[in-house]
Amino acid sequence: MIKTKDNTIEDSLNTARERAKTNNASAFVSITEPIDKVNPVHFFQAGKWLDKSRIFWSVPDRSLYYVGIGEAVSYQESINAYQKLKHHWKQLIEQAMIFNDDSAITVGPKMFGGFPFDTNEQTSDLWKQFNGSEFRVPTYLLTIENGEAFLTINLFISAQSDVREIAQKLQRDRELLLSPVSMQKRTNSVLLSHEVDPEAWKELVAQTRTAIEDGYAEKIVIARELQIEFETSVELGYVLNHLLEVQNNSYVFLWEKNGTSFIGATPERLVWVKNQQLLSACLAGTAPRGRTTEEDRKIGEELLYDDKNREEHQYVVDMIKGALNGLADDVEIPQTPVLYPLKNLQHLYTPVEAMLRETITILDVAEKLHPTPALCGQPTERAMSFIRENELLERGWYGAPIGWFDHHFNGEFAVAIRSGLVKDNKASLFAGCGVVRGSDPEVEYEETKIKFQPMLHALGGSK
Ligand SMILES: C=C(O[C@H]1C=CC=C(C(=O)O)[C@@H]1O)C(=O)O
Ligand SMILES: [Mg+2]
Repeated sequence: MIKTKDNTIEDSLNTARERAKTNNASAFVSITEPIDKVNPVHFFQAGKWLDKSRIFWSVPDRSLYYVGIGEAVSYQESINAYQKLKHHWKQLIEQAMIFNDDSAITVGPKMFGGFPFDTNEQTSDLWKQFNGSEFRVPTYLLTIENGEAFLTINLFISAQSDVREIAQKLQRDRELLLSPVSMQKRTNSVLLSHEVDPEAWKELVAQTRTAIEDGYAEKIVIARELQIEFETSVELGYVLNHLLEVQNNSYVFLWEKNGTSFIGATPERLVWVKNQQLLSACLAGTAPRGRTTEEDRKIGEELLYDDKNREEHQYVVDMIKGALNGLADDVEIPQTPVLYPLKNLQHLYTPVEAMLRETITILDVAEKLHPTPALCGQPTERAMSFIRENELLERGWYGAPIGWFDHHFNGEFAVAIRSGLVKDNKASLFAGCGVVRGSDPEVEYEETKIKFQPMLHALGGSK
């Protein structure tokens, strides 16, 4: 990996072309410059005019935004994706030429992508754009971190590249992406909203509970789908703005590919890594928010001491603790959960901290942690095959790791829940819940109903 400082994009590209000539191979180039602060959703909207696939990422406290346009590198894999991806990225990074302004020293090329919930799932039409694991290094990446903005341009340069022409094209795209965008403040108007067979779903929950009570497993998460049709194509910028504004304490993400977008506002962190310091979270167990402060406090208090929800939660804590064994030291997990409040509901939450061992990367951890019993069950294998055989929907990327990592394998993955797949004027939303001994299908049904709310509101559905 070479890090240099050069004056202009063209200078940097020329340096890269010389390298490509010497090595007789294309050079992977990443150039970062500080820029004036821009609105991330405007940048996302402007990206539409470049006719490229886009990604959007923001963290729960909104101290970080990434907006990516285009694909300088795209990587797809169906089996053993975590390890192959790690290997592939190491090779690419070893050869990379990273041009950073001093103030942008931590910025550089990043891979953004996701894994499927179940690599063995047979997907049909619905998930065809997100089939298997898919990662990309955006051609243009906007970073806004603690109020400072940077633009990173990633591309390959070969010995034959016309550097002047490429530099001019990059400059034109750059101007377009950074110019002000006027955004209509309009809602998407819902024509039709269809819950996929709620009665069959409740029966499945009852059947799952019976299987659990018969000793097949301790916990199994069962999800369902809500289909929506709109009057016109969904305005994605509007959806992002709504989620960013309303869904505090949640990651906001959007992955676009060939006109299909996977969007969500998830509260659930799978793993965050910086300089081998690791954060993870156990999030399971749910109750609604109260209408008054007093009611809210009472519901929260009941949730904290509710046996059924505590049981759902504890399986996640135990699994994550076990999975980190051998990967990390100094694992710290509090004995009891606290409340994690969201706009429409509240969860039981236990934070996890640890130090990763030297050779372990964020991808090794994501592979080991996914799927936690917050999305699958306990024991994992049994729950997974039960879901594969019985669930009435295709999960695709729902409930799976989604996020990014950089050239030092620092990065973050969230669990893609409170999410939906949007294409033109249609959307499919997904929500699940943890079934344990004594689960009541009606109560679980109501729980999934509130879990649809964040995306339903953002898409312009019920208030
Ligand atoms: C499976 C989902 O939520 C999980 C995360 C938090 C709480 C959960 C619960 O209480 O059942 C679920 O395990 C979903 O939102 O689709
Ligand atoms: Mg639950």
